[in-house]
Amino acid sequence: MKVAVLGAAGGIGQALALLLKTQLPAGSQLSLYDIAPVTPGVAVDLSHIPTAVKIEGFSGEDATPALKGADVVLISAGVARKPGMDRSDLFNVNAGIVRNLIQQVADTCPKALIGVITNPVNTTVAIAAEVLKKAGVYDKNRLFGVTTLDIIRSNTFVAEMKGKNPQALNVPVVGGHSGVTILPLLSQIPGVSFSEQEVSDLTKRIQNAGTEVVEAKAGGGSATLSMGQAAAKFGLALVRALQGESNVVECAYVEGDGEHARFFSQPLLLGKNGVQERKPIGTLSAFEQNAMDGMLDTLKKDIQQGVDFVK
Ligand SMILES: NC(=O)C1=CN([C@@H]2O[C@H](COP(=O)(O)OP(=O)(O)OC[C@H]3O[C@@H](n4cnc5c(N)ncnc54)[C@H](O)[C@@H]3O)[C@@H](O)[C@H]2O)C=CC1
Ligand SMILES: O=C([O-])CC(=O)C(=O)O
Repeated sequence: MKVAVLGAAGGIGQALALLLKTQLPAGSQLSLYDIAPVTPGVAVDLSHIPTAVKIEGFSGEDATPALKGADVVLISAGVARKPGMDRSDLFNVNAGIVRNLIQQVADTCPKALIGVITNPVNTTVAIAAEVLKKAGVYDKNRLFGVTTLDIIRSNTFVAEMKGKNPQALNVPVVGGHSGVTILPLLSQIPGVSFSEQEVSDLTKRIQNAGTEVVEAKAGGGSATLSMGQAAAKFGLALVRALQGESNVVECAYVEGDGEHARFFSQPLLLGKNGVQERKPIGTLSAFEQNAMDGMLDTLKKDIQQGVDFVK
């Protein structure tokens, strides 16, 4: 298995690379790419960790050497938020970065499973899909927006509130990855129940958790370490599925049947070709249905912005 990380010298990229170096199966290859000149050095640094994962690093304008033969590509290249910004404020810079990198993926490793971390995810995934389509290599089962951070945050916050073991929880989070489009399905956690006030408070905290970190870092960026953990969890799940493990299920933002929006995050059964099955999101509570109805216009606009950008 070869995993490529694009944006590997950044806050997320370095944390992700560290976790992959220590957790990828023996015999894997890890390839780091970033425009930052330090990237080959990051790879040398990580290469001293004694695991059977071969690592190489590339910098400059050309991602091709890192992408050659990649089975999984994780993209965290781009700028992060500062206080007062929305994720959509990142569009102007990050849209072009994602378009350019996805074009290189289309040229070099069109069959790879692609995880897009770069914000605004609701829009950058649509950009990626349109670029791949133009190149004639789009497969909707192989392109994912990485929303895992919303799930691990939900697990953490629910565990804190209810005195549970966070490792034993797996809260489904559906929709998109910003503000009201993030919808945790708190009614679907076995053995845990909430008051109406708790559901409202917890939902808001999960939707606002990115901003909680942005404000706490006070101009120093957004979530990097928790996102590194989330991206590693998702990337390793893709690798396990590619290697034939069964019952690998993760939520991610993918193109589906369009029931709610063209792209929508939902639980997915992963397999050797990416999405094997889109799992139903189940019965929503009245609160969740209301939140769903309230988010879809925003989500659809975010998606359209990405489609228009590539046109
Ligand atoms: N999906 C999610 O849940 C989350 C997404 N993010 C997003 O991830 C992105 C990265 O965040 P951080 O790592 O904190 O930012 P960072 O600024 O620490 O790192 C970004 C890296 O991208 C590199 N880069 C910029 N343009 C590039 C290009 N054209 N090709 C290759 N590399 C390029 C930079 O040199 C830098 O090393 C941001 O857009 C952020 O909003 C952040 C947290 C959660
Ligand atoms: O909030 C941000 O800008 C970064 C992000 O997506 C998150 O932490 O969920």
